[in-house]
Amino acid sequence: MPVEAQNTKILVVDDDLIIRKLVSGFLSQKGYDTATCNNAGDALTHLENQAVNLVVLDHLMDPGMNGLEMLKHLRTQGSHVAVVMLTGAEEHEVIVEAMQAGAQDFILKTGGNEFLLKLEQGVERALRVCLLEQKMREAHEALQQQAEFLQTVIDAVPTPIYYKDREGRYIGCNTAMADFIETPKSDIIGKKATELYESVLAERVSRLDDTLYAQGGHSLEELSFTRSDGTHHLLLHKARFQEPGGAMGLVGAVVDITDRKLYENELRLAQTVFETTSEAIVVTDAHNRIQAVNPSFTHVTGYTEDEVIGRDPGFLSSGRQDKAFYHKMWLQLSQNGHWHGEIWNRRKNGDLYAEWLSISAVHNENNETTQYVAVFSDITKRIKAEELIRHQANYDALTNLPNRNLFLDRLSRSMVRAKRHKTQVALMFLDLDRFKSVNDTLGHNVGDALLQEAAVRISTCVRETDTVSRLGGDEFTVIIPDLHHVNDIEKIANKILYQLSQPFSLAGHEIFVSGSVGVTVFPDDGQDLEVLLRNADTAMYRAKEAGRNDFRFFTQEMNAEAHEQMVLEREIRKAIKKEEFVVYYQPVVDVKQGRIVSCEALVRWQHPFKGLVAPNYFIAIAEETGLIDGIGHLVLKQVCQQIQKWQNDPVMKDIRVAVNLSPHQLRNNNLVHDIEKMLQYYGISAGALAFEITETQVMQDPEGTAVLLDDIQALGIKIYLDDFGTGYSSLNYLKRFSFDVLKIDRSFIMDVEVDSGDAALVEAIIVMAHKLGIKVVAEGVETENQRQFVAQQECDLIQGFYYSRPIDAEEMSSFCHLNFAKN
Ligand SMILES: Nc1nc2c(ncn2[C@@H]2O[C@H](COP(=O)(O)O[C@H]3[C@@H](O)[C@H](n4cnc5c(=O)[nH]c(N)nc54)O[C@@H]3COP(=O)(O)O)[C@@H](O)[C@H]2O)c(=O)[nH]1
Repeated sequence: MPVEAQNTKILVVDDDLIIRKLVSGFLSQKGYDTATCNNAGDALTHLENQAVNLVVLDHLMDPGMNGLEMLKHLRTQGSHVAVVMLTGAEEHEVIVEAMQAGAQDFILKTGGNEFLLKLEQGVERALRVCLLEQKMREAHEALQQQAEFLQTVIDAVPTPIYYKDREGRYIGCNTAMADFIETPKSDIIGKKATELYESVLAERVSRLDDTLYAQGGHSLEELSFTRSDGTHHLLLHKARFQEPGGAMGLVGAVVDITDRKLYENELRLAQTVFETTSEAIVVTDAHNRIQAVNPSFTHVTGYTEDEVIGRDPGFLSSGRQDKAFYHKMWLQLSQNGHWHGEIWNRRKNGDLYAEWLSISAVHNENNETTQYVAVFSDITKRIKAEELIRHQANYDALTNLPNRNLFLDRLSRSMVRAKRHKTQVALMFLDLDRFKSVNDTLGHNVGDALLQEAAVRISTCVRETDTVSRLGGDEFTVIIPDLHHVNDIEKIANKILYQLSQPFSLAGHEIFVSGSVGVTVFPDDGQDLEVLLRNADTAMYRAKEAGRNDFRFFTQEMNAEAHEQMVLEREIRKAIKKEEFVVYYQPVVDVKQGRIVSCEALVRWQHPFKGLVAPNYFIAIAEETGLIDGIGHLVLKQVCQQIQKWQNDPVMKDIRVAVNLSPHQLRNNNLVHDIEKMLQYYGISAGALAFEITETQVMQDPEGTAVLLDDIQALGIKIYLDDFGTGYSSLNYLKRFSFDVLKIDRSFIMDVEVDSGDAALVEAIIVMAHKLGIKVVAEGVETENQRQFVAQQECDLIQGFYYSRPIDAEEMSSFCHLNFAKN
C-alpha cells in the first residue's frame, strides 16, 4: 500500500542532536513533515497537542524516560501512533521487548548513515502496518457495534433465547432468558445445563443437546421448569444446530406455555361442561341469533342444533309472557348485562314447559356486546309440585274450596281494599243443620258427598269475585267484597238457604238439611279480623237458636252478649283456680221402698259477689270453652270426698251419687284414668258413683261413647241416660248401650196431668225401659199428682222438688237421716 509522505507527520525523538537532525533532515528530504523532540517528556506533550502519524523513537535517552518506557506509556494511554524504534546496537531483548510493547518496526543505528536507508523502509513499513492495524481496529469496532446491536435486539425479544457452544456451554443469552431462569447473564455464560438446573431438567436438556449435536437440524420439546417461588412452568423449547457454516453452536428459544396450557385445559373443561351439563345452554350472537346449543337444550326443547342455528330463540316462546315482560328483560340485560327469571316456553311437540332462565351478555375489550349466553333448566315438575303444595296448603281437599288459610288471607285483603276504597265487606258464617246426624247415621262417605254438593250449591249463589271457603266440618264462609247494598247480602243468604234446603240425592238416599247463616259487615260491625270472625259466629249461632234454616245479621246487642261471655269466661277461669264451685245434692227416692237411695250431684258457683250462682248461667259457656273439664274435675273431687265421709255414716253409706258428665268431658282421653285415680285416692267403691250423660252426647259420637261407657262400667260405675225424650229417643241406642238407669226428662213429667200425650209417652218409656231391664227415674216431680202418676206407671225412682230441691251436703245428710227415721 503506498504511503504518501507529504501529509505524513513524523516526530523524531532522540537526545542526540546529530541523530535527531540527521533523521529529521533525511525524512524531510523524503517529503515527510517532521518535528523533533530531544526527550520523552516533550515528545509526549507534542503528541498530546499535535497530530502525528509516526514517531521515530530512540531507545536510549537521557535524562528521564527512555524510548521503550515512552512507547509503553503511549500504548497504555491507548495511542495507536506508529512507532519505529532506533536502537544503538543489536540488542535482541530490547528489540523483542519493543515489538511486544507495540513498536511497528526497529532500526539499528549502525553503519554510519546507511541506517537512514533502512529507516526510510522501516518508516514506510511501519506506516503501512499502522494503517492496516487502524483498519483492523475500525473493522473490529464495527463488528463489536454490530454484535452489541444484535444483543440489544435479542434482549428486546421477550422470549428467552440462548446460544451454546459445541460442548453445550452457554455462550450467550438474552435478558428474558436470564430473567426466566432467575440467573444473571454473567453467571449463565460459560456454564452447562448441569450447572444451572435441577438434575431432571439438566439431564433432559443435555440429552436434547447431544441429540442435536449428533443429528443437526432442530428439536421441539415440552419441558417443565420450577421457579424459585415454587410455580411450575410448562415450556415449549425449540433448539437448532447446524454445521458447518451455520451458527457457532446451538441456538435455542423457550416459550412459557403454562397459561396457554391452562387456557386449553379450561377450554376443554368448558366444552365438556357444555356437552354434559344437565342445564340447557344457548349461545347467541349480538343480534340474538343462535350460534350454539348443547345436548341438554335438545333434550328439553326437542329441537336439534341444526334446527335452531341462526334462529332467534323467541321461536320457543309460549305466549304466556307479554311484550312488556320481554321489554323489561332486554332492558335489564342491556343495563346490567344479566337477567334471570322464570319463563314458560313451548317444546317442539307443543307442550308448555317452565324454565328457570339465566342470560348473560358477553362483552369484548371495547365493552361491546358480542354474544349472549342463556342457561336454563326445566322446572316444570318443580313448579307443578309447588303449585300442588300451595293448593294443598290453601284449598280444602274435600270440596276444593279455599281453606281457613286462604279464607283469612282473602278476608284481610278484602278489608284492606275496602278501607282504601271506602266500601264494605260482608262476611257470612254458614253451618249445615243436622249434618252430624247424617254423618252418624249414613256414614262418613255420604257426609263427605253432602259437603261436596253443599259446596257446589253455595258457590253457585255467589259471584266470581266472592270467596266461598270451608273452614272444616260443616262450617262454610262467604266473603262478599265491594259490597254496595246490604240488601245484596239478604238476597245471597236467601239464595244459599234455598239451595241448601233442597233435597240432596246421595248414595240412594234423599237427604234434607238446611243451613244457619250469620252475617257481619266490615267496617260497621268490627274493624279487625278477629272481631269480624267472632261476630259472624255469634250471628250464626243466633240463627241456629232461632230455629235454623235462617240467617241473622250481627247486632251490637249480640256484641254486648259476646262481650259478657268473654268476661264470664275469664271469671270462670279464675273461679276454677280459686275452687269457688260447690256441689249440691238432689235426693232420688225409690218408689217401692219409699226411701232415698241415691242423689244427683249438681254444681253451684259460690260467687264472691253474686252469691250462689245456678249452673245454667255458666255450664254452656264452660262447655264451649272447655273450662267444663276443670269444673267437672272439682265436682268429682268434692263428690268423692263426700262419699268418703258418708261411708262412715250407716244411713249415708249406701246412697249412690250421680255426677253429670258433659260432652267435652267425654272427649277427654284421660277421663277413665282420672276417675280410677280419684276412686283409689279416696278409697271409695265404684258402686257409690254413677255418671249421667244425655242422649245428644251419645249421638255426637256413638262409637267412641260406647267404648268409653264400657270402660267406665267395667270399673263398676253405673251409667244413667239423662233427659230421655228430648233428643232422638232412639230405641236403637237403648239397645246398643247398656244403660243402668234412664231418666225421663222433666218436660214430660211437668204436663202428665194435663197432656195425655205426655202421659202416654211417660207410660211407654217406662214399659219399654223395663222390657230392656233398665230402671227409670222420673225427673222434675213437683206435685203429689205427678208422683202418683209415675208411681202408678211403676216408675222405679223419683227426683224432684216434690221431695227436695238440690241441697248442700250437710242438709242432704240431715234429710236422709230424717227420711231414714220415718221409714
Ligand atoms: N256437666 C255438668 N252439668 C251440670 C252439673 N250440675 C248441673 N248441671 C247441669 O246444669 C243444668 C241445670 O242444673 P240445675 O240448675 O242444678 O237444675 C237441676 C235441678 O235443680 C232441676 N230440677 C230437679 N227437679 C226439679 C223440679 O222438680 N222442678 C224444676 N223446675 N227443676 C228441677 O233439674 C236440673 C237437673 O237436671 P238434669 O241434670 O237433667 O237431671 C242441668 O242440665 C244439669 O245437668 C255438673 O256438675 N256438671
